[in-house]
Amino acid sequence: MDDVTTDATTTGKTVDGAVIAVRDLQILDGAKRLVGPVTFELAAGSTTGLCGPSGAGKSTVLRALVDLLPHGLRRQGEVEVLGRPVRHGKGDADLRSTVVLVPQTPVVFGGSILDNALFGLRHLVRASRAELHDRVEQALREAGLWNEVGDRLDTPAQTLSNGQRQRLCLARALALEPAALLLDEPTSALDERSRDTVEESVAALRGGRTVLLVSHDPAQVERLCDRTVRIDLANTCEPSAAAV
Ligand SMILES: Nc1ncnc2c1ncn2[C@@H]1O[C@H](COP(=O)(O)OP(=O)(O)OP(=O)(O)O)[C@@H](O)[C@H]1O
Repeated sequence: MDDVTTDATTTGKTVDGAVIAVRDLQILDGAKRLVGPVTFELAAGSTTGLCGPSGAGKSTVLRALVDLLPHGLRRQGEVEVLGRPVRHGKGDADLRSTVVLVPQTPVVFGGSILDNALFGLRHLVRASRAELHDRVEQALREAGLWNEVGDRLDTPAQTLSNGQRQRLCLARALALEPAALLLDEPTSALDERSRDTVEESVAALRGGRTVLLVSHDPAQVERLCDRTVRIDLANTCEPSAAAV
């Protein structure tokens, strides 16, 4: 597995086929630098582990990639998705289905399993009901959940176990057929058995999907990832000169 240090000098070049390119990304709270600078690229079909100490900014980097930084924080540096710059705070609708973040705690709504899997797809994609259903089935299969829920899609999603909920959220994201999937510690709240089923689902995506996985568990990163990007705690309280 390759290791990538994130304070590497910026080349200004994008690896052929990079789905996401991040250059000198910093997250600022006023004049205070919270995160970065971070530089990395995600090759198409790769599974990359995003690692680093608590507070280094792993979750915040994921949020910056989908342009959903917490209120008051701002971004400096470049983020490109499929060669196109992502501009901070522009509410780019295309980005919502191109790069999809699955948060640490599964967000399951009050409706049925089907409603939950369709959420996002229904709002972001114009397709017939049959087409939507096909995409949901495919996504549930890809997330390793179809065999458990395929015959009871109309039952409330709240009846699912935590591991199933996490895979439902994975399916909801996969249904959008995103160019990249960002997984924020997808197994941190799960028992060992549920962790294994979620890991199996993530492992099955390898090679086909582009995945950025935040994990505190080096063994998990070793099991699931082709390479690792490490970020360290921001070492000054000021933005770097290049970013000012
Ligand atoms: N809304 C916010 N306002 C101000 N600071 C924030 C905000 N959100 C996060 N931070 C700060 O940004 C830094 C990075 O936080 P983040 O949660 O991204 O780290 P992390 O590496 O994901 O941590 P962990 O591994 O503990 O989940 C921390 O110093 C955190 O306190």
